[in-house]
Amino acid sequence: MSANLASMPSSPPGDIIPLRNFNLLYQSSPSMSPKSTTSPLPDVADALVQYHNEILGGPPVTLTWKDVKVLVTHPDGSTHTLVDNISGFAEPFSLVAIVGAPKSGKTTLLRALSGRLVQDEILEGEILLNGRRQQITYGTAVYLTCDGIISEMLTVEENMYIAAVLKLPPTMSMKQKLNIVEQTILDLSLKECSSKQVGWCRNSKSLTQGERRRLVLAMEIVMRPRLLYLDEVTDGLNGSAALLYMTKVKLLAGEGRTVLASFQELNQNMFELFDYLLILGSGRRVYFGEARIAHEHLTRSGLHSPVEQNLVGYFLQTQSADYEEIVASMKLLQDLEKVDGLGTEVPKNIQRTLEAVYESSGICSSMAAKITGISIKKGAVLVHLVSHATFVNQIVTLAYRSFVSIARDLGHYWARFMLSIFAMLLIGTIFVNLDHSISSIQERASCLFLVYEILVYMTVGGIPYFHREIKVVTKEKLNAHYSVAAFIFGSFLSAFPFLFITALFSSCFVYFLVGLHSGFGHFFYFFFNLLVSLVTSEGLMMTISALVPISHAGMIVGSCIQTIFMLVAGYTARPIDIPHPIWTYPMSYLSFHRYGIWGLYQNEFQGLRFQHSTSHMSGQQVIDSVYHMVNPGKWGNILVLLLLGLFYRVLLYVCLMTTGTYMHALGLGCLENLGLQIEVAILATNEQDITRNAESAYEWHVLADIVILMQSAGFVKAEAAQRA
Ligand SMILES: Nc1ncnc2c1ncn2[C@@H]1O[C@H](COP(=O)(O)OP(=O)(O)OP(=O)(O)O)[C@@H](O)[C@H]1O
Repeated sequence: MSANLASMPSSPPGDIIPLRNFNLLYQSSPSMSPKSTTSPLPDVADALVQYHNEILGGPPVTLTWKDVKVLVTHPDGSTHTLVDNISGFAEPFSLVAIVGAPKSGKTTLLRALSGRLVQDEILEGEILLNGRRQQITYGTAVYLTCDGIISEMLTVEENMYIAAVLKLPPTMSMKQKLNIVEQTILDLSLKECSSKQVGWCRNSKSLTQGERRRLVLAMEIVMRPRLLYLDEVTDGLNGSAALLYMTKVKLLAGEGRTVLASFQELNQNMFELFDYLLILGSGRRVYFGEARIAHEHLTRSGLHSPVEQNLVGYFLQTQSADYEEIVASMKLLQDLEKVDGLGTEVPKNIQRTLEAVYESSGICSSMAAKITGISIKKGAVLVHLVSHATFVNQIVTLAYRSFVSIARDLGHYWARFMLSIFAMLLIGTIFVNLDHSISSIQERASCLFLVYEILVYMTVGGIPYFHREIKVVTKEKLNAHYSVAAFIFGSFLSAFPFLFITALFSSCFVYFLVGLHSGFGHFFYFFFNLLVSLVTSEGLMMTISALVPISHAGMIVGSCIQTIFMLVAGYTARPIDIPHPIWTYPMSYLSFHRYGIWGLYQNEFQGLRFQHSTSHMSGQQVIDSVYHMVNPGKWGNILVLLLLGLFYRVLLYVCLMTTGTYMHALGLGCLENLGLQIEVAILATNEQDITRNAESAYEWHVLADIVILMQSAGFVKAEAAQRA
């Protein structure tokens, strides 16, 4: 074994080799520098393979792109160029920054390089991974945006463990997974806040924006990707939080990862971290080369800033849509108060000049030679090194995550539980101790109707929670970390205990206070009917949450559906009096309230006798003649309720697999910048497989239609619709 390897502290099996050990391998031999092209010695090569597999999850990835052009086709057949003839490369151990003013094509280029273009976008040019045309496999790359969608009720540690269980292969031991989690938490400086809840309530104990973004990054890093696409991930962070984030990214790159990160404004300190810089202007390349010589190159190209600053930053300012206004205002201020600053207008064609100077420069030709040199070198073929957790493991993990979230969210199930008890006490004391007179028939029926409707109606209150869950799930589904079916099973399991106690306590309070049909069998049916109805209603509300983009709109739709279902259930109007087209067929039959209420009535009235003077009326007569509720019998009604519950969940599955994706996207944030939010949501997708473009394309088309519709209704800014 070489001296280098001997100096490596031996790691116990299953432990991660700390980063420092790897650096030792490279430090003492110049030929072994990370960027060296010479083959390592055999024993060192073994250690490298072990390092790559344990730290990076596989061999490093070199990305080259030559003359990449992205065109978009309009419905009239015309095309528009979004990104024009861009070439470059990104190597392991390096951080390539793509900078440009808003709408300069940064995101489009990153999407092109990560295989996320949509159907109407045409890609020209050559993109190679390790010198080969190949697909990005699951676990190789991550694509992050600034959305920061994450389970709010969980702590940093919990989110990390769940990410590790879901994203790391089942063959890996728990010890190895925990080691990776702990190391990642340390690497991203999340130790201090590891026991903090992510947020939502935004109390003093929740995470800062910087911590939240680092956690999102950490949750992806546990999968040990080798290629990072970071799309404006520091947007909205303050200077120091952004700098800390980027220093962590730089350290991750230092472990052998290849990083491409886009920015629309520059922090000078951050600039120091970049190895290579690609400056974009209106989709065209203004500069690609080493970051440290960019300022010098721009000076030589004739760009001069009126104030002392890095010329890259100055160039970005000059390209912003507000620049002319800034110059005009600064001129006014200079006239009035002699303020120094950006009062000088840049020549209109400065970008074209810079492009031309770059094209004829030595930097351009040396970069072109380097791109060619790298792209002809055939590196490792990307294989599926990472597999998912098993289906059962996914269900258990997701059920646990959802259960913890529910248990900590006082505004959701707990609030509903307390309100249910309160409402049942209210009903119980109003209808207290009913006798068996004829007049009690109406009171019993009203009492049962009220109990049922109040409990079922309260599930509408769960829609904001379901929206949050669906946002997270939609993002994670696109990351392909687990199956949607596992989420549906998991959410059912996690909610079940809460629905169980709600149904049980409500039943206990109301049943005995009112004096409903005595006997354990009748009480059990009453409780079971309420439980199954709550499960069914939850399924319906989750489906509505997946279909209706905005939480409040979802609650309105949910309330409307519950009201219609209530009206056609057979209490407010007798089943025989409900008009036939639409209200009876199909509405009344689709209404799960009908089966729940009918079951409760059958359970209550069958077997009772009601006295009236000298005569009496049997419970069966009440069912048949007063309420006309016949088939399918009380247990038959339960069966139908169960089938409807299943049907709503199948519907939810279909929604999440298809429409759920873009509907979720619509739900991100306020309506005002809806179009932009949609874009963020789409780009937040971390599909690892280029072949999934067709699905993205479909989503994009539907989104575009929705945004245009909403703009015509005055809901979104014209800009968003124009983009769509
Ligand atoms: N599929 C598309 N169809 C039509 N136009 C598109 C499409 N994708 C992007 N664009 C347009 O291309 C231009 C560049 O967009 P892109 O998002 O790549 O820029 P950006 O530099 O990332 O901007 P920002 O910093 O604002 O995110 C924008 O004007 C955008 O509206």
